[in-house]
Amino acid sequence: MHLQLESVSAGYAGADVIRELSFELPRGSIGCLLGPSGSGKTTALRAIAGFEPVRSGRILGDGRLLSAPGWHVPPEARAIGMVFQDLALLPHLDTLANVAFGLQRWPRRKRLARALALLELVGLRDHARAYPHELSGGQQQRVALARALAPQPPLLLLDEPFSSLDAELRERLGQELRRILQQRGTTALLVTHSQQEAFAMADVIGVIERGRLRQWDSAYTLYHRPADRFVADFVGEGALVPGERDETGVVRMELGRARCPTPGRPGAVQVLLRPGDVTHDEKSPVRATIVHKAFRGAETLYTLRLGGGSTVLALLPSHLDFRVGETVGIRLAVTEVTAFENG
Ligand SMILES: Nc1ncnc2c1ncn2[C@@H]1O[C@H](COP(=O)(O)OP(=O)(O)OP(=O)(O)O)[C@@H](O)[C@H]1O
Repeated sequence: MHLQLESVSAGYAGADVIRELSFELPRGSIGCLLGPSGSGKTTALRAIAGFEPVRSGRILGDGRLLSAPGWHVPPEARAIGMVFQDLALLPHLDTLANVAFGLQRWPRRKRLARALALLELVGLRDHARAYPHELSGGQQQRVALARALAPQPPLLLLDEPFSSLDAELRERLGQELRRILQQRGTTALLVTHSQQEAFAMADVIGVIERGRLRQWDSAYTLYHRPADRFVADFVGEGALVPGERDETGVVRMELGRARCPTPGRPGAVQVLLRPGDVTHDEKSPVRATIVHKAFRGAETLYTLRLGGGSTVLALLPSHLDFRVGETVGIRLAVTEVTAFENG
């Protein structure tokens, strides 16, 4: 389904919880809403699913009007599949029957074969006869996912679908789900707190803050070219350092010069440097003192203080193993940076 939101506002009794939300998700693509707790992500999904009316704007699926003020297609008539955190499994049905539940109109043999195939996919074929109360939280989430996928909905909405899973299973299931969705050309919109999950799953990510969409872009663009300081801060680690932009778009910093691809006025700026933008180089004239280190396995994240007082982060191979207090040579590893105007 090609999903379109046009300036949608929705909320509960008092104030709007989502405000003028606009984005478009082409058929077969996977989108993700990322934002702090309470920013309105679940409310956005509920409005798309048809559980909340919209107060202004329009929601369209394949060009068909689903929601507008005074217009509301009921949830069951929207052909949208859902995996919601609070959408409980049917307690009196076993796992297999739960997954087959949405396939009532299918012939019995086909229905069971499909439910079993989906249980296989989520790694629960051995639990086909177990009841929901006999499953762990993570297993229940996997059953809910299989149940939502079974009828092959043209649009699938997923609210924190992997929150009860451990990191390894989360990654495996995420990759598997992405493959299935792409194979079938299913459009999906996912809500998550986890940036890693968003990066791994989504073609396009929307960052929401207090009900407003700050940016709707690819993971790369969000991370390296955030539209504002909120997105820069929310998506990934980094540091802002002072710089001076000239009229040609070149920015000078204590660490060196780089080009700023987005247009902006000349003058004092704050430059965003991600941990991968700074590298170790003993030949570099720029020296910095290590004030903190965090071992991450293959890499170590160093916090370094420059002579001028600003602080940067650098993600370096962990075998280098510098000591806190040590002074090392560093340089920019990139030729282009994102800068924000002061103020
Ligand atoms: N049924 C409801 N009635 C009244 N207010 C609600 C209701 N559901 C949510 N809210 C309020 O709307 C705001 C947004 O909630 P929502 O669940 O959409 O945020 P979220 O971004 O999904 O948060 P989280 O990541 O914590 O799940 C919150 O301030 C919440 O208190």
